[in-house]
Amino acid sequence: AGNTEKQWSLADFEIGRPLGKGKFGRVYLAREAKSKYIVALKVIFKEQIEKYKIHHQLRREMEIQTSLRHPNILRLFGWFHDNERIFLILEYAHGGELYGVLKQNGHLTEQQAATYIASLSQALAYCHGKCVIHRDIKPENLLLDHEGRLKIADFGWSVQSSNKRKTMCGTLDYLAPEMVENRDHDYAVDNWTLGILCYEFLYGNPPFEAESQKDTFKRILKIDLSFPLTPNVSEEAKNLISQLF
Ligand SMILES: Clc1cnc2c(Nc3ccc(N4CCOCC4)cc3)nc(-c3cccnc3)cn12
Repeated sequence: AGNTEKQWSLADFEIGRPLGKGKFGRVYLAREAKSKYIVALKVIFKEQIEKYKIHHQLRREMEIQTSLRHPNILRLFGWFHDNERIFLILEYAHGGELYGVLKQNGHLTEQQAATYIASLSQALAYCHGKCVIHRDIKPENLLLDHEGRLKIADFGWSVQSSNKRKTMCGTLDYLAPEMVENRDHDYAVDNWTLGILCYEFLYGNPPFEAESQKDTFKRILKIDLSFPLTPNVSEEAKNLISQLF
C-alpha cells in the first residue's frame, strides 16, 4: 500500500511575497495552484544545512511538527526538495507575528495576555502529553491566525524580519537556568518560558533582560525578578509569574 502522501513539487505552487527571512532561508506566501489554498512556504538551502550541520535537528523538528495536531500549533502539511533547497509547506498565519502586536502597543492588556498564555499552556500541555518538550517559544515564533488565535510556529529556527530585536538571534532571555547551565532539562523549562512570556506580554520586555549576555545569565540563575510600578499589573498576574519561576 504505497505512500498515500502526495509528492509535492515547486510546480504545484504560485509563489507570493516574502514574509520574512531567516539564517537558513526565507518564508514566502504561496498558493497551491489547483486548490488555490494559501500556505506559507519555508525555503531552507541545503548548503546551509551542510554548513551548520543541522540535518538531525531539521529532520527531528519536521517529524515532530508533522505529528503535532493542535489549534495553537502551526501545521506542517508536508515538504519537498530540489537540488539545492528543502521546502516546508506550512499553514499560513494571516494575522502575522504576535511580536508585532506586542511592539505596536508596548505591552498587552491582561485580557489579551491571559488569552495568549492560556492558548500557549494548552499547546504546551498537548506537546508534553506527546513527550515533546522545549519548543523554542519566544514572541518571534508566535504567529496569529485570521481570528487572532495564537499559533506556535517554531522549527527551532526563528525568522528574522526587519522589525525584530537585533539581539534576537541567540537571545538567552527565554532560557531556564537548567538550559543556561546546559544541564538536562524536562518539561519544567517550558513552564519557565511561560513565565517569561507572561511578564513580557504585560510589561513589554522579558524580566531578565540585561546589557550583556553574561548579565542576562546571572539574572536568570539568580531569578532576579522585579516588577516595575508601571504599567499597573494585578497582584494575581504577578503571583502567577512568580509561581512559574
Ligand atoms: Cl511560517 C508562517 C506562516 N505564516 C506566516 C506569516 N504570516 C504573516 C501574515 C501577515 C503579515 N502581515 C504583515 C503586516 O501587515 C499585515 C499582514 C505578516 C506575516 N509570517 C511569517 C513571518 C513573519 C515575519 C518574519 N518571518 C516570517 C511566517 N509565517
